[in-house]
Amino acid sequence: MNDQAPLSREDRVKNLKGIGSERKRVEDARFTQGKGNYVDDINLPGMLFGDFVRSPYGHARIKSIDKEAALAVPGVVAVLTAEDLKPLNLHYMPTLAGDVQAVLADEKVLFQSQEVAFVIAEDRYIAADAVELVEVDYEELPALTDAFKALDEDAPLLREDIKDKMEGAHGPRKHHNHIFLWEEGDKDGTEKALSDAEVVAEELITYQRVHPCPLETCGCVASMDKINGKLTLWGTFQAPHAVRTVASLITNIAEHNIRVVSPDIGGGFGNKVGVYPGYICAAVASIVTGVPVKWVEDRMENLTATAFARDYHMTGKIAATKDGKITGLWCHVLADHGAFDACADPTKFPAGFFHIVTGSYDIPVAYVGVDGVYTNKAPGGVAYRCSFRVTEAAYLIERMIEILALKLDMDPVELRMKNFIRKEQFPYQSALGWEYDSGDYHTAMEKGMAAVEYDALRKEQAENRAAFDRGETRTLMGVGTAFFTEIVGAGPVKNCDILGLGMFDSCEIRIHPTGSAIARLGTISQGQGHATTFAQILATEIGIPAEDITLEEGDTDTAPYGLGTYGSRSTPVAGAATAMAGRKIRAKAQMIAAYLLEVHEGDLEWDVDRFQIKGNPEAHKTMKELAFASYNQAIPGLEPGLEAVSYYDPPNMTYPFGAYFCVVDVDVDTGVVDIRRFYALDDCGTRINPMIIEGQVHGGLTEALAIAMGQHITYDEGGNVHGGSLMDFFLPTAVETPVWETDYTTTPSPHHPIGAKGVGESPNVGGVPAFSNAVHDAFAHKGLTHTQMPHDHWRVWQTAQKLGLTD
Ligand code: PCD
Ligand SMILES: [Cu+]
Repeated sequence: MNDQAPLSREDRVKNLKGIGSERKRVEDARFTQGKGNYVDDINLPGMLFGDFVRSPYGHARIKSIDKEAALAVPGVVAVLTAEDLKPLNLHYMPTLAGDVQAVLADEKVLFQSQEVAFVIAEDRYIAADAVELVEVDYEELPALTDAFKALDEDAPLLREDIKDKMEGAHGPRKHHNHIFLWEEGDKDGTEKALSDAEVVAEELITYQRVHPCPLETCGCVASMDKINGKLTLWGTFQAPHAVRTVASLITNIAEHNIRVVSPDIGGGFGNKVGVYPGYICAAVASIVTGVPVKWVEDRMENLTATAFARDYHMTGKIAATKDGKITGLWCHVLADHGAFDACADPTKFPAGFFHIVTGSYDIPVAYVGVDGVYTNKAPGGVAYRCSFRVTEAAYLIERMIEILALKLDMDPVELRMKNFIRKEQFPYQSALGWEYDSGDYHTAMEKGMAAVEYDALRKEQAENRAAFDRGETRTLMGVGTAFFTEIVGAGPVKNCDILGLGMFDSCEIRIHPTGSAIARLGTISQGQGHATTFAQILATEIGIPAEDITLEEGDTDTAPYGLGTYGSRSTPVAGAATAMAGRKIRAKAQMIAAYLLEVHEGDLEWDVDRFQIKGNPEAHKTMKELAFASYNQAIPGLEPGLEAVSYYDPPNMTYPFGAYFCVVDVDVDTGVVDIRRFYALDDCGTRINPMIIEGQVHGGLTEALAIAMGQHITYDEGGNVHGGSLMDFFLPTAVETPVWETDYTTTPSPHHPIGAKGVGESPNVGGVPAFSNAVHDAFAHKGLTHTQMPHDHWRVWQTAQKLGLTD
């Protein structure tokens, strides 16, 4: 039937570059040549530039704002303040967490670097100069930066705008700085397990405030076309469709008259999920002036004013029998949300998926309570490479396991193995309400232990400790383990939505007559390589080579509605939508093939890139032939074309997992931690592109290293933010990064059409506790139970000193 020499089946498979193939990233040709198209590359005729006047105080009353001197600068077009936004009712904007956030400070500033006025000028530099000339008269107020003091009786009142609102978005507020109390699990049952227990370990574990710090900062270009009534927003948006809906709701511009485009994005890591004042101000400025307005923040603005992550003070209590069977887990979190609750979580979950805190263990009873509080710090609370507070939960349970092991005088790996959910228990119902889809923890752990030669490491460590005590060495060896269970793929619409928008995702496919295709998705890549991997899913599903499939994301005028890319949801949700849309294409192609081959549909079988008659593979129609046929009267009366769309609402989340090992040598006299070895075994179900997975794991481990060993955004008592520039915020380079050893097992998700789970966030979730456990393990025999991250040289040296180990 084909004129060209037929390819072998093996070659046909290879040609597709489908699921499982190490296809090279198609995006990299443009990225490595500097040909990416980022927000700041967008330059429109007559475009103006905006820049912010920001608060130097953590907490202060604004007595007056004098714009005169700034407006007198040639090239300055306007200076916006809250007073200008009030008539438009845009001085506050809704946050993703059910709170409101000031777009421009209204009478008060609540954190250092808060947006106070927006200067619009003919170029970026004039705007920056004029910012210096806006005179704001402040009256300083006492700053609240210690979350533990937020609910004190005499704590300063931060949010005057909601001071009388005692019913918050997530239930009653018990104090003027209280946001919510969110609880899950069986409190009484857990307390009973604790009081009945033979052994209880308890600890306060803080996961410090950090920041995702993507290479490209946040920004946008707003362009109001007054003739056609269309507003276009190009921006660093991880969720372009949600931005369009929110923009329509708050500006009253009809949704079809708003186009939101996310061009290339230089890393997101959760930082680009939320809506920032800069977006609103640029849009208002363009609507008012009728010309395009660009706003792009600088590094310090990004670090001090856009969404932070973590800042969780977690108290854990874990109950067990003497021989190490865990009988209960209790935790309370004091969550520091900063000045506005702008956490990016599914709406019903004010603490995200923190209740995955029982981890990989079969714990019969558990309870969590989370109190959210306001402080004079920047708002945010985004995932930063972990789906919705999962890294916090994994850190807590993986530290508690080590602390319990110490108490029991048991090897921590043995304790884990003893309590793992067993393979035959899946699907597993956790005490805090999750249904884990699939897992095989013992196999993964055993594979990891064999790879790192765990027993030999412990033996070497015993020798090292003896040598240290004899004074023969000044370094202590630490072996850190972490076994994590992630929860990604938000999510089932029945329990996950953002501002009422169900968290499904979508894919639309159009096959061209000559057998190539375009697929459009509701997600948006920030570097993950979706154009490469989603084409691979389709290649396998519809038999068209990945090379012949264009992937398009991020333009709301063309892409079907989707909830965007964060929380490692693209593969579990949009990846599933892609496979399902592909299957619809294949079903129509099968009808056409049956007609052309004059057989019943049931007599056909799918083979790589074609339908063939069962038992007679010579009689077949390739997908390419079927595509062409579909554009004519393939079947009389059948509508022409080959197109499909799928909106996929996943029945459950996916639960990737992994076993990580870290070996360190700690110099007690300098506090320098040398990472000798890091081994990461990940199980993300069916692997679409092993090379991309490896890159994802490398990136995530590097960020885990950054968090565990150095990142920290702190505030002093005056409300001044520290760690707001790359002078003192740790961003590791290749120099600080060890060699990563990666490995895998494959336990497919039973409910995902191709069995895939997410992977992008896993290395952060597993990496942070692995590093931290390794540092703690080095000192464990000297009586160290727990110290706070980050484990920078200074803190590690202090620990050594406290333990009396330094000279
Ligand atoms: N099994 C499997 C899975 C997966 N994969 C691949 O891998 C990646 C990833 O995926 P996932 O996991 O699904 O995810 P997504 O959704 O896509 O993404 C997201 C993530 O991603 C990560 N990674 C990355 N990379 C880059 N380059 N950049 C960036 O930015 C980033 N970010 C980060 C984050 S943070 Mo969040 O937002 O925090 O929530 S979340 C996140 C893609 O491409 C895919 O396809 C494969 O292959 N296989
Ligand atoms: Cu998170």
